[in-house]
Amino acid sequence: MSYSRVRIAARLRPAIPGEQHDKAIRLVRTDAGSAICVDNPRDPSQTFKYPFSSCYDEFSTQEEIFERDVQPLIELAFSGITVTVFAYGVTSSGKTHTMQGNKDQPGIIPRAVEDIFTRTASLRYQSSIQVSYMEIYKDEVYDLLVDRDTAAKLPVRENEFGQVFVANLSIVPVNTLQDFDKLFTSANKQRSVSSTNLNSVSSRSHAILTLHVSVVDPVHNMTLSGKLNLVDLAGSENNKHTGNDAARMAESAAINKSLSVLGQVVHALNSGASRIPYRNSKLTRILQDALGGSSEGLLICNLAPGTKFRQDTLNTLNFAVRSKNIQNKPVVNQQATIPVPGPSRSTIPLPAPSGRQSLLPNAIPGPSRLPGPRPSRAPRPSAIEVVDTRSLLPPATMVKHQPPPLPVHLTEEEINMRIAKAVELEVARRLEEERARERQRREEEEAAAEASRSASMQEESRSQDSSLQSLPSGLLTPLLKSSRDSHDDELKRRLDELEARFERANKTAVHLADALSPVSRKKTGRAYVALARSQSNKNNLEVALDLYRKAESYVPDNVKLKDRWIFFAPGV
Ligand SMILES: Nc1ncnc2c1ncn2[C@@H]1O[C@H](COP(=O)(O)OP(=O)(O)OP(=O)(O)O)[C@@H](O)[C@H]1O
Repeated sequence: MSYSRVRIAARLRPAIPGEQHDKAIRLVRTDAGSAICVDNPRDPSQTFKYPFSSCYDEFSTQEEIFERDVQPLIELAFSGITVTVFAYGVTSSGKTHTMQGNKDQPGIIPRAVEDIFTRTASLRYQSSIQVSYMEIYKDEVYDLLVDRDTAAKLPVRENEFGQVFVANLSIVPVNTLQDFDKLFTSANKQRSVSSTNLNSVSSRSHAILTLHVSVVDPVHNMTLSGKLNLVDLAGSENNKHTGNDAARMAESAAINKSLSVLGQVVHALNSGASRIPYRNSKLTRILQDALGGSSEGLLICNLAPGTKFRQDTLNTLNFAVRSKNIQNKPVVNQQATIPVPGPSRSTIPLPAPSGRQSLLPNAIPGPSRLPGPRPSRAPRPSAIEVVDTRSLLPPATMVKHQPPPLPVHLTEEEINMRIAKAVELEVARRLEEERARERQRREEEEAAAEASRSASMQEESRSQDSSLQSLPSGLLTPLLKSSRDSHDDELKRRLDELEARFERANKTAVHLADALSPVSRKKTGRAYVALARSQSNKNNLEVALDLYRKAESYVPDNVKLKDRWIFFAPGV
């Protein structure tokens, strides 16, 4: 299975009426690629440069962004992969404009839905499209497809396979673009928005629209279930600028807290932390799958222009740079299309065969096309599963809550065999995960033991060094004090022993003279001089010369000594 990093796109919006227009934040294109450049607020002579593979300036169109960065991901959703597109940025930076747009400039959401319908129309397999739409407002989840007056706070749960889902969230089938438009327009009226100094229709919640795409392959008796999560995050807020009242401040605190947890999750993933704080906010819990999980990700960083937004822009870009390192392991959500009654059976996820192709005629292969290095932790399977169905739509339009009837007929025995196989594979997968965790634990223990061994070896070596360095002053000084003929032998033995011990301890090409302190060097040099002198007095000139040479290696700057051994040297 291949790994994939979260891809980043940056989009700078144009200045809106009343805003100062300056070039503190700008897009620069070079042959090497494009980058967002921001002047350093502390030193205007410096510019921070953020290169991304996709950078859009104020003149970019909705169409460009969709075609370049989003459309290729829709193809993956048809291959049974969960795809998540986030719009991230400070309040009023253009997230909602990018995701939803307006009638004249439709954003990613309407374009994606249209694209999905176009694809399904040309598909030779049976397919279905379903929609769910939720908002996270002050860390509570609400269904945007039910009447807000009666909408309950929805719990976030985890099933036995570790998949996170929002319980009781509606999932509504849509058969035409018009169906979707009606549903989406009505749902957006329920979204929490307010006016702030920075945005007259500021989103006060994170909105997650999920398009579920199911394609039935009758030949292989398989259903590929892909998902496209389109996430319009609430904007981080600098309350110096927003002019928020008490109610807005409370919303702002919740928004900033959940975005800060998002930052912590990204940081933990990138630093290889053993615990990722997904549970610290509903936002990260629900998007767990898109952050270091089994989803493909695109983060669009929306940027507002001008000096006023410079610090916010730097924060957004720094977050984007950190997010670039997140690795996901996209997984094909593929199920045997068997008419098994009961939800627990129908949700058993089957591992994907490698190289599984999309069911679209011209689709690129699924996960095998998503290369990348291995992540530091095992990813989890799909998230944001949806159970129970309720809707704003009249009951007549809600007939297709479950995947469409299947054109495949299986015997009871075949069904049981398939279930057994699915369970077997799931158990094998879990065992393998367990083994991988165990391997990692052992490797960590070994690394820790190795580190402690090497620390104690270093400590030992340090103490040997210090004992060697202190040796001359402890052992040689008394000998030097009375170093005359009677002690020659002992002094020589001590010096030889000292050098031999040093050589034994240091197999590298380090000389004792280099390892000693200046004082110890001088003393050792003096000891050799004393010996040399005594040998010279005995007329053992060869030996004296050798000892003077040795002495010189300890005190190379001693001119007198140099003169002396030159005097002894042959041919002088
Ligand atoms: N690319 C763009 N072209 C033209 N107008 C834009 C663009 N991006 C944003 N705008 C305008 O800027 C204003 C703020 O945009 P938007 O509401 O999308 O910001 P936001 O990031 O969603 O803000 P919040 O977090 O407060 O909800 C809107 O009036 C929007 O129409």
